[in-house]
Amino acid sequence: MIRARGLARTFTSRRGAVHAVQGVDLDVARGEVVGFLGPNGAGKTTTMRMLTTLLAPTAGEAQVVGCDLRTDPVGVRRRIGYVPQSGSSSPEARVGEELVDHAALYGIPKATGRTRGQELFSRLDLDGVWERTVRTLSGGQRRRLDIAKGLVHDPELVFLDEPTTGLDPQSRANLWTHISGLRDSHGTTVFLTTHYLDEADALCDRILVIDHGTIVAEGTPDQLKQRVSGDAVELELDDATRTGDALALVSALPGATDAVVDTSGATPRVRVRVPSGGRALPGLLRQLDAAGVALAAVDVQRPTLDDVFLEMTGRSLREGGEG
Ligand SMILES: Nc1ncnc2c1ncn2[C@@H]1O[C@H](COP(=O)(O)OP(=O)(O)OP(=O)(O)O)[C@@H](O)[C@H]1O
Repeated sequence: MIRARGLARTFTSRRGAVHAVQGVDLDVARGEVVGFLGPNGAGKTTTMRMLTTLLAPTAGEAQVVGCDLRTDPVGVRRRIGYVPQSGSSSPEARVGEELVDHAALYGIPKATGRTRGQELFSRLDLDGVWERTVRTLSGGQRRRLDIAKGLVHDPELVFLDEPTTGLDPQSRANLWTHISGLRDSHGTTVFLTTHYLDEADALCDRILVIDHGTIVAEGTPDQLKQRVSGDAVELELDDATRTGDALALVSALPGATDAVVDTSGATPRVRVRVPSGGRALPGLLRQLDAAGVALAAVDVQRPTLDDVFLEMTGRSLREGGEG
């Protein structure tokens, strides 16, 4: 659905050149939900604005839904939906009219716009707001209206720029359900930018991490987490005299690193990092049992996307963003 090669954009201002995006390659397949993650100023919006034809690239090329960005921008625009960061609905407009007028921009007749709008409203849990003014909608409802506008011409690919910024946790979770539903029930491909790691983790099949205008990491949320340092496995032992035996066994696990004994708490603990806690654990438990090392508890902790981000970019996404 998207194939970009060497996409770049440099802005020239009085203070000099800003290399906002510096040669981005990316591929998005049909039906994927792809998250574009990065701190403030990383180049997310600039990339999205290029892919949606709103900004001309200084270098590089891209095909979006089969149309070339440079030679057929109108073809691209017809086939995509774009939901910008700050919604585009005017506060005094009637909700239903806003949608029908937006559909008209795509040449959709009023009657069809109304039917399609009402279908979308029921899919997005907006029943009953058709006659209201935009101003009276909650933040979450307004965001869903923006999304309905982005979908009214039935695009195969929709771009969402920070879809949940500014929403309360419940509205965010609710919107995630709707975004996943787009793909699950309609096969819509979704490309979204976000500051929120939990959002990318919950929603995206694949994540691209951008920093200083270049893509610094790419993969499924699980793959990215595995690239960091593996899972942390912690064994809590019944008997402090057996920590040496437990340490020897965990140290011998394939790919084991950072094996340590911690006797600072009430119960002795042995910790280790392994590529996959789930895979290592069954064999380890058998070996501990065979060696007669009794356990009080076992804990496996997976790294978070924030750990990934820190490792890739040297800074926490939370510091860089608002989320
Ligand atoms: N029109 C412009 N003129 C000059 N510099 C710009 C312009 N638009 C963006 N930039 C700069 O390009 C860089 C990338 O900006 P961009 O908005 O793409 O980042 P972003 O990752 O979307 O950030 P945010 O999360 O804050 O939206 C920033 O340094 C920004 O200041």
